[in-house]
Amino acid sequence: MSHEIIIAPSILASDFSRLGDEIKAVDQAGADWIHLDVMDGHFVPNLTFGPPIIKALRNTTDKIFDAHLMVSNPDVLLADYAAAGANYVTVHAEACDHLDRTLSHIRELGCKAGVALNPHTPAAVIQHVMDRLDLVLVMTVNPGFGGQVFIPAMVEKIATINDMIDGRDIIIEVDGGITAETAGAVVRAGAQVLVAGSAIFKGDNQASYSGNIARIRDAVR
Ligand SMILES: O=C(CO)[C@@H](O)[C@H](O)COP(=O)(O)O
Ligand SMILES: [Fe+2]
Repeated sequence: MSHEIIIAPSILASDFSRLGDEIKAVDQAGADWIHLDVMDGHFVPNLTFGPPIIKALRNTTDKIFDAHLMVSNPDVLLADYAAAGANYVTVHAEACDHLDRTLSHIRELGCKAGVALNPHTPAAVIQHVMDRLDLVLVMTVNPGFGGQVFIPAMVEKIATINDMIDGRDIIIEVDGGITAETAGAVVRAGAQVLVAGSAIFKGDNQASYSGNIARIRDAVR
């Protein structure tokens, strides 16, 4: 299993009037994946976009599309996310009554299956689905908004999940408040995919997405 660090800019922090150009810009700036925050105004108190926009953006880059579904009933549109070109489809454990069924369905659609955990959700809820998982997304802020402050207590949870993985081919993603300052601790605990919105699109050097991505990469090298 490769432990190369994957940087996934969250386009939630980008200029929504120029989404396609923003994706091309971070692609050229060294992004590994593109993180797509889908919010339904119910599971989280914010609204973003869904399959039609993801489909429209699919032709702007060949990079992995990492769809983070912050929605109450993800099952109804799973096929649409797959058809839109999402490579990873991650659902929230808190939103799924039948998590194992939902994850199996995502894989049947040809996508990689992910589970996201809110900060207050214990790692143990994924114990029974470890055999049908490709990715665990540890939320390091409460979902719904970009630009929040990293919750340090999540580092221990990442380490717990890393132990639970126990050699399986499952990667740990972290999302929320990830910067060059917080990246080291999460990577040491076992995180491999670093989602960053504000630190890349609204970082110290807004003119240089490549500089902002490089700062995070250098911090964990
Ligand atoms: O899922 C979410 C928020 O709910 C994230 O993907 C944010 O977009 C991360 O933004 P920053 O904390 O990096 O600004
Ligand atoms: Fe996200």
